[in-house]
Amino acid sequence: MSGEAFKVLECPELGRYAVTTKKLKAGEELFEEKPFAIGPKSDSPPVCLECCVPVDGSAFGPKCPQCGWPLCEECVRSVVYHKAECDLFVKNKVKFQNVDDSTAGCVQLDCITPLRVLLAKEADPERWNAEISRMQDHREERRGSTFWDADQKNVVEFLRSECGLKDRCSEELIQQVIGILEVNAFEARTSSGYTIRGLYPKLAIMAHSCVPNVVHSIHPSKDYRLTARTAIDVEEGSKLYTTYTYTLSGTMVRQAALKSTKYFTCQCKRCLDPTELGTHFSSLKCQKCDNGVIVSSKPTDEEAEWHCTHCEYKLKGAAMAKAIQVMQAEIDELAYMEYGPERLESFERVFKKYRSVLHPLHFINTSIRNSLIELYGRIPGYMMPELPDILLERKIELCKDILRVNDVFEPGKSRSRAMLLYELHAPIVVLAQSEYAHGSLDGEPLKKRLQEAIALLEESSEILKWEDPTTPEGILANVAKQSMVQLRQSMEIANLGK
Ligand SMILES: C[S@@+](CC[C@H](N)C(=O)[O-])C[C@H]1O[C@@H](n2cnc3c(N)ncnc32)[C@H](O)[C@@H]1O
Repeated sequence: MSGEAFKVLECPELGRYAVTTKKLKAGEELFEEKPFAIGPKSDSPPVCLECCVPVDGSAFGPKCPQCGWPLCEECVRSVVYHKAECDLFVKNKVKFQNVDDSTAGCVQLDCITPLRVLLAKEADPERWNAEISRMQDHREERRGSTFWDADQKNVVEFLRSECGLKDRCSEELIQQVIGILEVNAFEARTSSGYTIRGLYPKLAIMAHSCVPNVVHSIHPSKDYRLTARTAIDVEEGSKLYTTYTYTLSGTMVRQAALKSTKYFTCQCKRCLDPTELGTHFSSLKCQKCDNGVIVSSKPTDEEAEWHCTHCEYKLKGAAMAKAIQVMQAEIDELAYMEYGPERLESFERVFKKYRSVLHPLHFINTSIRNSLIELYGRIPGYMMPELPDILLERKIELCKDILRVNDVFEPGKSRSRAMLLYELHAPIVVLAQSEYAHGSLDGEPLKKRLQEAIALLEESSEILKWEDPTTPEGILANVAKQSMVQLRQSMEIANLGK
């Protein structure tokens, strides 16, 4: 398979991968594709099998009138994604077992997405043969693991015996499909923001890098079609990289995720560099000397020693992992707090607490910053118009600090950059308005500030215009555009030009 802008090559280290056939500009469309199948992620709590909204999985929860599996009231009227499995469940009288705890993972749903892939294989054997059957499934690494055994019981045996697929699907085929999904599926979000997984065979050919040069958007309103684009300018003959992990996590965390679910050790330039490309995203401040930072001696090896760049201080890999785990657990706790002032103040407190321990751009600090910018301007007592100048400056600083690392790890036209630019424009405008009202900002400096905000909105909406208009990001694209028009009008009224 090849597209115009790239061709597919193969090597022992990466398997298949994509290389550009010409020089590409940032934002160029690489391809569009429809998913082979979409469905709930594994270990999903009870969700509607059509729109994937979480539902009550107890006897009182909404059910499909045909098969009795979870289906929300909205979706009862018409189903598309749930249709094929519904027919199978009805034919074989496969009942959903009600659950008491609707927040916990519901193993019965683990069979849904593999089943959809198996049924899509039967419905479209040509696409299966051309695009899916060759996908890496790492069956040999998975075989015999606890996950393999659980899948064998909850999915393979369930589909073959209860759902009557014994003559249609071998055990090996079902395990292949489970592996294909684990290694290749991408997270997608429904219009209402719930995460699901989708199998996109072209996107899945791209190798992984912790600094990707490809971005993609998934369109729930267009049957979850996906569009892939270059994030930055790419030279002819370059590998195209997407990312399989969360880029704003540290090397230790990314490596562990890649090893456990994708079965490889990432050797990208970021993973090999103890400073993570100069950001010190995983570094701690040395407590034994004034100037040193503690970095790993070999970031791709979780057991490798960490050392101070300035003094003799050393720390075992396991001790560093433990320290990070403790701090991370404290942050994770805060995420359960109600969305309000106490939550904001707690994040600020923890941020201060670890100031002397973590490097300023450490990923834990970055994740706290992300939580804080979400709160400043959006909760009672901290709404945008009531923020004092000092807190407006705080939000500006937080956004700029996240942008510093985001631009290194997700360079170019990334969705995360667009969202951050949008977040940044608001405190800049409100601070300018406040200073104007106090008489400390006027004329050319005021114009410059407003032009800065307009430029942020312009870039943000240019990137977000690729998003589905029904998603939060797509909606924000329009909001950013409207804010830009309003700002320009205000500048004209105030005789500040455009
Ligand atoms: C989504 S698939 C990519 C396509 C795959 N190479 C193929 O031939 O079907 C993910 C798998 O590709 C390989 N892979 C992708 N990126 C890699 C990288 N940066 N380093 C090593 N292996 C990689 C790993 O085996 C991984 O489990």
